Amino acid sequence: GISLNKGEDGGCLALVGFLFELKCLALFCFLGSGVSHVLTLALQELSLLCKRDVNGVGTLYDLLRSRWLQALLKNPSLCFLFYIYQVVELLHQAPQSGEIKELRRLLRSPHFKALLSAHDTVAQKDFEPTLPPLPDNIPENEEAMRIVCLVKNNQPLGATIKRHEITGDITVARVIHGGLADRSGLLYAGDKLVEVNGVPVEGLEPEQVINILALSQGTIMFKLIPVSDRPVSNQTTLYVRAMADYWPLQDPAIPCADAGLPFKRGEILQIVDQNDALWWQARKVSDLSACAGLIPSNHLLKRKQREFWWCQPFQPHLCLKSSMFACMPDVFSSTVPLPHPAGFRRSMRLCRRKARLNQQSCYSRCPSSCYSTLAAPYEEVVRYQRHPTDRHRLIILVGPAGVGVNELRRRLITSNPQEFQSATPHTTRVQKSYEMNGREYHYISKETFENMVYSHRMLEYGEYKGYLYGTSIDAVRTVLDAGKICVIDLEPQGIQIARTHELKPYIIFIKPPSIGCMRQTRKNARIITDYYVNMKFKEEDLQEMEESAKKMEAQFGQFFDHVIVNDNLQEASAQLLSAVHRAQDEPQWVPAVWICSDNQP
Ligand SMILES: Nc1ncnc2c1ncn2[C@@H]1O[C@H](COP(=O)(O)OP(=O)(O)OP(=O)(O)O)[C@@H](O)[C@H]1O
Repeated sequence: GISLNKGEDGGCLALVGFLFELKCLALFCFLGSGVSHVLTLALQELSLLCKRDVNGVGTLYDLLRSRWLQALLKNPSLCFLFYIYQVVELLHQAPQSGEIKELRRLLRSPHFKALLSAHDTVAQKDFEPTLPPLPDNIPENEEAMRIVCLVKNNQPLGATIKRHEITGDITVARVIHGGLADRSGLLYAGDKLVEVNGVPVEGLEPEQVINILALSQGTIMFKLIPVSDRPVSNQTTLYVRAMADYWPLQDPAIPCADAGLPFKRGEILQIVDQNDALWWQARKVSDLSACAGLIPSNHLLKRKQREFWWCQPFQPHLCLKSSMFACMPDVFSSTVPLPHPAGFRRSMRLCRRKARLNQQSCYSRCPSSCYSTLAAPYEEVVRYQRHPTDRHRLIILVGPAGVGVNELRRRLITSNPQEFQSATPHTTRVQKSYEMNGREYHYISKETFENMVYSHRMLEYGEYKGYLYGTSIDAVRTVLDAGKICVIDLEPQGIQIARTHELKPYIIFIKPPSIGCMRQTRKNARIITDYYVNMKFKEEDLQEMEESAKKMEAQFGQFFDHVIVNDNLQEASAQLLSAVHRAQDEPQWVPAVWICSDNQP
């Protein structure tokens, strides 16, 4: 704002103070219409002061309203110089108070002079480099040249170049979004380079041009012929979830490895440019201020994955353990049942574990999930926040055997059974005397169970001791329809089946801490088996858990919305609770097809 110095030493000092402040404001808006705005403000303030009859203000008011001064004020450069001149004049005449001395010191200081000089330079449009005058008779067919001067400032140029196969011309191949060249607005894909730092590029290889660029310090000067039909960018920004890892430094095909954007499966990318069929430009949503980088296009990444996949030795799917179940006695059937809520029964858990070991069953159950990333290396995602009146999102916990998935799930549910519930599994085994249909299990015939499997109503299922066990979509739906948050644990192969518009699952990976940490924390932990009750974790169990977690992350990490390291049980439980609430109440990235399409899966 503008204030008027109404000091004891009269109107002169008031005038000086006012002019100084006005000048400072004018300085900040000297390049635009801001000056006249400043003047209007000054006049308003002065008219108020005139009414209050402040000494000398009337004169200043007349001065500022005069036509000649207003004309000057419309020219920022002149206006500024005029003020300085006025201030200096007035300072000579003014009584030498402390404030006047302070003002003179300010005006004489080097940084203030530099500021004035910068202002004058800009106002006179005195830019570097000074171009030679245009020759008088330019032939009509002469191509227009542009000279572009960029200050490098230790940043990469943010553009790639290529050599035209037929003409041999060196052209700008692409300009990276947010990079130096892009921010300058002076270089475009397709511009033909004629000279770089005064060196003609005709006949040079792109690598030689890059060398010139790399060696240049400070500024780089391009002489170029601008591209005639500059592509109009009508692209909309797209957000995708990476379904594969990508390391540009290990990709010999990338046009410029330094311009590549490395990413890991599961990361959300903002795609800003898809002009090139092979190389897109993207940023990570975790760092949107960074300049974009090159990523393989959908088509190209798919091709790369296919090539990579074919050249890999065959690896069995999630091969964790050799099976020990088929001939084991059913210790569960002879033990007294524990008062666990539904979904925690030992037979069901052992059945799941058996299914995990049975590669055959995985392939037959979810052929699409195993190699689905080959089909879609990027999954389009949108930001989704559940409406408070919508059903809750399904919470799925995934983790290697023994990591504590059930312990965490049980703690969550018992912490508030009104809010959280598990889905009651189905089984074909006979109901026991102490069991209740729908509490421990839904007891159904083998025929009904198989029908549910064929009609894709099972999220996962398996066989254990001749009986079928499984978690159905209907059982999950029942919990969600009751207004509760359904929390289930699932083998990762079942994730793809659960990822639907209806269930909108939020997937949490429970990760083991380091083996050293597990040795400390798992001293009293008991592994669940069907051959020993209360068996302690052995060293091999811990190693196997770590191995299994790595494999799960490598194969299914792209689907994990959140990862919790189960180190300290209390802390992991607290993290789980807050993650579950965040999933329900805060915006999250979800597949676009869950939200946008009418044909939602
Ligand atoms: N952070 C922890 N610290 C100490 N003990 C833990 C921790 N988390 C889990 N445990 C213990 O480890 C044992 C195995 O946990 P839990 O039964 O939950 O494993 P799980 O992941 O569900 O395995 P499975 O898939 O085989 O059922 C239990 O005794 C449990 O109390």
